[in-house]
Amino acid sequence: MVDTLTELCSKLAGLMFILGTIQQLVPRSFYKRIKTLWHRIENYFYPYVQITIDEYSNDKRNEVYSLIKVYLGTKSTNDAKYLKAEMLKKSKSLAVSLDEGEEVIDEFHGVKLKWNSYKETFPDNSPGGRSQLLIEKKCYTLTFNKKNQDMVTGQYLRHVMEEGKAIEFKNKKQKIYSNEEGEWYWYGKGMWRHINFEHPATFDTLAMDPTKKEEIINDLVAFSKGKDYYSKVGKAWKRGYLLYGPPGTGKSTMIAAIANFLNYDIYDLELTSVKDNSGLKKLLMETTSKSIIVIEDVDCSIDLTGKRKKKKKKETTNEEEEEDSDSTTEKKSDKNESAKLTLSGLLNFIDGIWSACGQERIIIFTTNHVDKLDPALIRRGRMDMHIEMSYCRYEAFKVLAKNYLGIETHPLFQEIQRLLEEVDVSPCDVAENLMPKNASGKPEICLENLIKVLKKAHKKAKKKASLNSQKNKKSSTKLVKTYGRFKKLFE
Ligand SMILES: Nc1ncnc2c1ncn2[C@@H]1O[C@H](COP(=O)(O)OP(=O)(O)OP(=O)(O)O)[C@@H](O)[C@H]1O
Repeated sequence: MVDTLTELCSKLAGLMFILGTIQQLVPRSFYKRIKTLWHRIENYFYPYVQITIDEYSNDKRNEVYSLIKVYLGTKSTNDAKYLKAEMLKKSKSLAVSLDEGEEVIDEFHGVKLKWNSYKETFPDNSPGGRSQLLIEKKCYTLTFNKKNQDMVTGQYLRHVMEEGKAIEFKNKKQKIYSNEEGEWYWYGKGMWRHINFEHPATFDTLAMDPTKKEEIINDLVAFSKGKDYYSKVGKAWKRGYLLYGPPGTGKSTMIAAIANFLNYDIYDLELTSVKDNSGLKKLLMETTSKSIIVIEDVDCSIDLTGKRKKKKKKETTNEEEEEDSDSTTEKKSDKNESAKLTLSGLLNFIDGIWSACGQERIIIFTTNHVDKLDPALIRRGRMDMHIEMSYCRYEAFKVLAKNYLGIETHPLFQEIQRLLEEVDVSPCDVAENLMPKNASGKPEICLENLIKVLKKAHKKAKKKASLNSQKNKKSSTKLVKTYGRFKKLFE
């Protein structure tokens, strides 16, 4: 084998020498003709084209190379025998790729394409380089029939890039960003700091009415696949969700489930840390696509209603006067508030600049007091879907029982169902009582505990209701008596 290779090499060297000599001896025009003829013969016997993609281009890592590596990682498992596995910093699962010297045959629209992975090492002969140092150069080559060149350089390579990006996105580690300052364990530069997001909540573990849950999932799927639709109707590719309900009903858990479902990053926006409207704009510009911007407890974060309330007061006093003065007041107050965060700044954050920077973004507001929010902030179009997170009813309880106790049915379920219809308890409180308190962790014990708690809450609620009705009775008798006295006075 070695002998044959040596012989082949010496023959090739001889041929090169002959070609070199011919080039020097024969006239240039004649040499060109020979060359063209040679290419024709070559094309006839070897009608293939090869594209090389280097790992580095202009001293920078070539993104195309990285995407091909990811793409071939999924193709290679069937054909190639030698693969490499590595744990990448940004990836949540093991990345498998072709080892050097391996070959993979891919097929696209019935066309066969051959991928090869190469690695070359050579001494560093660059100016200032140290020749004893070996430089590694990696590349992929794609070989295909010349007749398919247009399809390959157009459709096929685009397909490889898109697939590569999709796989990379699926495997990427999610992050949660915060704009709060002074926490040393967060990473990153700029206005946002981040850590890895590893919340286990999913729609399967989220306890809520199944029909409502399905509606939300369908809405998210339609949104994430809506690129063409949004561009067709000329709308920015974004969607707003308002989550409202009492404490402990799962608003934060829902955000985590949405992020995990779409594999989006989360930007947890703390409005109290934002100085003014321009600060808010800068924060928005530093967010990336495929992300969720969350403003939790939006009613408590900042007083965004004051200005509008003032306006409403005026409206009732003098409508005409109000028309003129309103615009001047607004201008004045805008001037005064230019250094502050205002409602109009927040509305701009949601609507104005959305269409200008980034795509595929979700904004979520949460609140325990939906009635406290300015209607402009949550009108449809800004907050497209209003989701009520309510107290725990039987369907939600069944999800929690499955999550926490691993059971789907039990004789005690019936009593729990009856009690949950009469008592308002949050899923958080139910979950707390379903957590096994000792090592034995028997479901009966947890369910019995829950029944006790529900009965206690029921009793308390009943007592409160009867006290309230007594109070109401007293005040209405008082009212009747006062009315009687007044009536007598005027008779
Ligand atoms: N609907 C739910 N499904 C599953 N678990 C829930 C649900 N609601 C609450 N929990 C449990 O209760 C805990 C608290 O819930 P969560 O923080 O999501 O409530 P919240 O509505 O955001 O509360 P708050 O309004 O006080 O911020 C969660 O860690 C979770 O374990």
